[in-house]
Formats: sequence, C-alpha cells, structure tokens
Amino acid sequence: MAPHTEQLTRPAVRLAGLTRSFGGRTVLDGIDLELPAGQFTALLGHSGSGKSTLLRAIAGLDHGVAGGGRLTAPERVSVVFQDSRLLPWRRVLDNVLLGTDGKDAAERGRAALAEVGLKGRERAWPGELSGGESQRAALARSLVREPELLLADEPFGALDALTRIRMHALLRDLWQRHRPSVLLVTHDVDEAIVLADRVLVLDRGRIGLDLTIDRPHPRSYREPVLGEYRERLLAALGVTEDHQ
Ligand SMILES: Nc1ncnc2c1ncn2[C@@H]1O[C@H](COP(=O)(O)OP(=O)(O)OP(=O)(O)O)[C@@H](O)[C@H]1O
Repeated sequence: MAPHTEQLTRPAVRLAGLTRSFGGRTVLDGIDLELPAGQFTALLGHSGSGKSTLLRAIAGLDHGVAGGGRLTAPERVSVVFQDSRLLPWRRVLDNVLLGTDGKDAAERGRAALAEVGLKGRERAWPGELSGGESQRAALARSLVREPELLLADEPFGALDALTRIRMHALLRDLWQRHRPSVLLVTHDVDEAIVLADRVLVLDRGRIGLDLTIDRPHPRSYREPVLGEYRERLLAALGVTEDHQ
C-alpha cells in the first residue's frame, strides 16, 4: 500500500469534462471534480439528477453508456448499494469472501465481520439477517478488499431511522480506521452533514455546490451550527424552509 503521506496528497478520483447521456438526453454535463485520497464526501441532488450515473461511472459500471471526458479512479474500489446484494445461497462469511483470495482471506473476512458487529454470525444465511445486519455484512464485504475508494449509493436508504443512526456511526468509525476515500450518494441532507467533510450538490448535470463541512466529529443532528450548512444545501437543492 502507498505510504500514508502520499495518500493524503494524491487525488483518488479525478474527473475532467465528464459527460453521460441516455437517449440523447444529457445527464452529466461536463463535470470537473477531484476527490482527494482519504476524504469523506457526500453527493446530494434531486431524484433523477444523475447521482447514481456519476457513481456508476466512477465505479466503471457504465459500459455502453454514451459519454466522454476523462476519469481517473483507484484500482481497488468497493461499491455498496441500497440493498445488500448478498447471495442468499451463501453463508454470510462466504459472501464477504466472494472474489477474495490469499491464505489469510478467511481470517480477514472474520475480522471484517467483527468490525461491523457481526461476530458470531459468520455461518448465518443472508435470509436470517435483518436489514441493518445485511448492510453491515455488505460493508464487511467491501472492507475486506481494503478499498482505496468506497462508493456508497444510498446504503442506508431502506433502513429505519434508529438503525440508520447506528449505521452512520459505524460507517464513520470504519472510515476513520481504514481511511478510504468515500463518495456517499444520499437524498438525506442531514445524513450528508453529519457524516461528510465535503458535500456536493449535483444540479443540471454539474456540481452546483461544493461545500466543506469544517466541524469536528462525532456530529449531532441537533447542533445548531449545522443548521447553516443545512440551509445552504437546501437552497442549492431549491428547497425553501420556514425557519424558526
Ligand atoms: N440505464 C439507463 N437508461 C436510460 N436512462 C437512464 C439510465 N440510467 C439512468 N437513466 C436516467 O438518467 C437520469 C439520472 O438517473 P440517476 O439514477 O443517475 O439519478 P439519481 O440522481 O441517482 O436519482 P435517484 O435519486 O432517484 O436515485 C434519470 O432521468 C434516469 O432515468
């Protein structure tokens, strides 16, 4: 692995003039963006604004989609989706180990499961896990590859509010320990503010707002100072709020 200092200075992702369109309709319209190595970034935008399209482009999962521009991304990229995408016919540990090799793979898989709070569930079937546990397993599966970049497309979107808050703490904790670059796609302005150090708003195919959230962690939804960030983000999303 590259030395830590190099990781901090080298951008993990670099996009220059990235365009993507479907059936002649432009969804991404010349995006220029750098994500520094080790940064936790959230991506907001209206439904249909192209968040998943951008994430899939960075993940290299958009073969056959029309577009152009330049894109540089790290070699080791993991993607987590809204549904865990665990294979139901494989036990949890085997799901985590899918596609990994090496003598110590099983050991690393067990360690990753322990890290996400699933110690003891290695031999469970995915159908025996709750929604939150399934997403924990999905996170373990992504971590076991020690990704340089973790792409997460609404990973907590299907979870109840309480589970989501627990998962926020877990994700932030995992990020702290492993320090991948993270790009988290979310609909939830508060989720973005509480978790990310930088929040991007995708608007009409471009980055409409690029906001640094310079506040210490852990953050609480109730911190009044976060309200200012919320207002700026909501304004960029075209949402007006009647404030107290
Ligand atoms: N494979 C595809 N074929 C045709 N159109 C597509 C395809 N993928 C995305 N689109 C279109 O591109 C636009 C952006 O979609 P995308 O899924 O990236 O948006 P999004 O911001 O992630 O939306 P949401 O928040 O609702 O998930 C939408 O209008 C969608 O219909």
